[in-house]
Amino acid sequence: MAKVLSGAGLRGQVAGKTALSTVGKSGSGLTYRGYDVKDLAENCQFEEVAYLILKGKLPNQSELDEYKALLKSMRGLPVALKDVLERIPADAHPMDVLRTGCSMLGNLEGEASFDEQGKVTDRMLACFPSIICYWYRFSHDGVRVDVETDDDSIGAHFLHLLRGEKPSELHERVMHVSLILYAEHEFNASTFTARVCASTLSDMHSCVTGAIGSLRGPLHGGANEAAMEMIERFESAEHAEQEMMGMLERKEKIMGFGHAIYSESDPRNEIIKTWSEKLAADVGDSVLYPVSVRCEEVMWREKKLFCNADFFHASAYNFMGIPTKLFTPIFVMSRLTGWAAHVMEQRADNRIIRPSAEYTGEELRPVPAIAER
Ligand SMILES: CC(=O)SCCNC(=O)CCNC(=O)[C@H](O)C(C)(C)COP(=O)(O)OP(=O)(O)OC[C@H]1O[C@@H](n2cnc3c(N)ncnc32)[C@H](O)[C@@H]1OP(=O)(O)O
Ligand SMILES: O=C([O-])CC(=O)C(=O)O
Repeated sequence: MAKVLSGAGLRGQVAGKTALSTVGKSGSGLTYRGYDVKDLAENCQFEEVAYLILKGKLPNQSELDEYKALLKSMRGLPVALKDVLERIPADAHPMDVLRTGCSMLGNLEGEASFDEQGKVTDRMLACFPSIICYWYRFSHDGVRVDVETDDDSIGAHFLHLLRGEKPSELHERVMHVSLILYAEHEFNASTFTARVCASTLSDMHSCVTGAIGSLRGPLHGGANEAAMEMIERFESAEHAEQEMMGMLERKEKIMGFGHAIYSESDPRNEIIKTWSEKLAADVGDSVLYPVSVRCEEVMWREKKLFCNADFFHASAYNFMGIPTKLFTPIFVMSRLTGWAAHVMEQRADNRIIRPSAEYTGEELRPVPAIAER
């Protein structure tokens, strides 16, 4: 059953066209340029999907090899950017670090004309993991990491920088899947932010910086961190059920559940849930995964609310030893592809986005003299 879409938050209103993805077309389901996300997550590496989203077709083997080599060659950070990152305190939120990092990159390597939109996007795709990990390792461990690794993929590059050693095959595969699942999602809040910015004919770094700010909030990308903070408080599935019932009674919002468009399920959930289960077995977990499953059962039983893409990402990332505050930055490393492709699409057929407001303020009135206010 399709969700009834109307009301506040521009829900249900068509705000533009896209050829990039469909979301919940038949009540559930997600496609990128006509391919089912499930098919992509089973059969592709993230770089293939980034290529698909940004360039319009799946690459053949030599195109993929060339694209990965290009991204690999762009991982380094300019000294001036490293200097800025070193000044950001350890207690900053990594999303703020990334927002600053993206903005600073725009100062150092700005997009001189729209002809450079592909090049600056590839550069961001290649160096966002470097920005996050350079700051994280410097501020937390006092180490200046060499960000120019020879890892085969963006996900492996990220995990390698974070931990100082190459990841296992299992972890690299999970990163591919996770980055594929997060890559693109039509007119969600952060993508719409990017498109509004693009519609003023602004530059790519400004569009992406704004989008990072929108993704940060707990009602959007920040939900994976908020979900982790919740589930780690629960000692067992029974404890989780008790606590969840209390939260529901108090009408608290439970992060990682519900969706603005999907009505019955988020197709990304069953995929990341399967990987979370595999990772739980890999680390011998007997708490966090059963807790997460119980949360899912309680929410469906009590409210008919289902897990969105963020919920089982929390346990999956945790099982890989990723610090909670880096969860949403990983989302950025991926969604950058969607944002940039939407910016390109907006530019190709642009009219400034400028809706109208229904006025609810005072009637026209004279300005009283200052002594009379
Ligand atoms: C990758 C992503 O960005 S996915 C989204 C990540 N965000 C979250 O997980 C945050 C938690 N979820 C939410 O806040 C919401 O479900 C959103 C923001 C995702 C969607 O918001 P909306 O489209 O306004 O939700 P919707 O219209 O379906 O809400 C229907 C009712 O369910 C309630 N509801 C929806 N989600 C939740 C939730 N997670 N916990 C408790 N109640 C909820 C709403 O409060 C609303 O109740 P009301 O009618 O009494 O006001
Ligand atoms: O589409 C939305 O509103 C939020 C979402 O799931 C995403 O951006 O991946």
